[in-house]
Amino acid sequence: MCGLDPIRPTLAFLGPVGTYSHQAAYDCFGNSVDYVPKQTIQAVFRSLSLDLPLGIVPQENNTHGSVIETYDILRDPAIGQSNFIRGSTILAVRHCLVVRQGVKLENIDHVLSHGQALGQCRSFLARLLPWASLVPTDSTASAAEQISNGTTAFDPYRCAAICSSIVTTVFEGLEVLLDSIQDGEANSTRFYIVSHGSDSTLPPSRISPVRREALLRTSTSQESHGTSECKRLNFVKLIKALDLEILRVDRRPALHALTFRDVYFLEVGDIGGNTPWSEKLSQALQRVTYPGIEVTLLGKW
Ligand SMILES: O=C(O)C(=O)C[C@]1(C(=O)O)C=C[C@@H](O)C=C1
Repeated sequence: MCGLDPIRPTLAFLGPVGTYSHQAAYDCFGNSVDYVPKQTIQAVFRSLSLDLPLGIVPQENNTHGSVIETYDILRDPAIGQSNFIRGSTILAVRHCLVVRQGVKLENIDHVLSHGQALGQCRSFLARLLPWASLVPTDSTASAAEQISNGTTAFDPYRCAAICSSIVTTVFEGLEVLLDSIQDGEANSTRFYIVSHGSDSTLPPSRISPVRREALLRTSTSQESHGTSECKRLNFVKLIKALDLEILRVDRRPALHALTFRDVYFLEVGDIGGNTPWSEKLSQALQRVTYPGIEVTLLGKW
């Protein structure tokens, strides 16, 4: 891609410039990577390759919960085969109501933003803009960009975006009408750092891992569908056999046709000792090789 340094690794993020994903990545890697914006979270994952080895995706917000789009993509078999989770980082998220210069609160009848940001400002919107229609966009900064360049389907002088104040330095003609509009005092979003390949060296980062962690995906295997091996996941047995600290569990519908057979994501942590983390994880995975059940390591850090 033109303008990119051939030596510095590239990192894909949910664009355009000025999203929280961009800020979270910059806080970690600063100028040690080149940043490549992508239109969706799915495009971030899909673009990972030898030429674009790194990415960042939002995973969870402390007030609005899991980022469903990310978890739905983590069901894809490519994750854990060619693309892996390599770390996590947390960003304090302070939302602003951004408008075209001169627009007042009473002029606004459409509020544009990413679904997560709209959800994180639900009480604010109900209190101050109860008449406004909420319009989901691909990202917070893309909402601001559309208002700035007039590409929204609505009159840009009757719109507001929920996004970071940084966008007013990126897109023309915008100003912050109200600052710190998120419902939760300590609104924070956690992101996963993702990479192409499981062992590629990551650039130096300003984040240091708090403990050794990993992400596992487990479900009834698709191949066992219709056979005597087709088991329902015995979750308690699996967790006991793993013998690792369970830090969080997320559940999404399986991609295959078995009704109400879900995919579980387990974030696990080390419970101590001197055994190398990779070894400990492969021993844990060997203990959970049950017929008809798939357990895949999606990444470790
Ligand atoms: O739209 C952005 O700015 C993003 O980086 C995405 C995202 C998310 O999906 O959670 C990231 C942080 C905030 O929670 C709101 C939106």
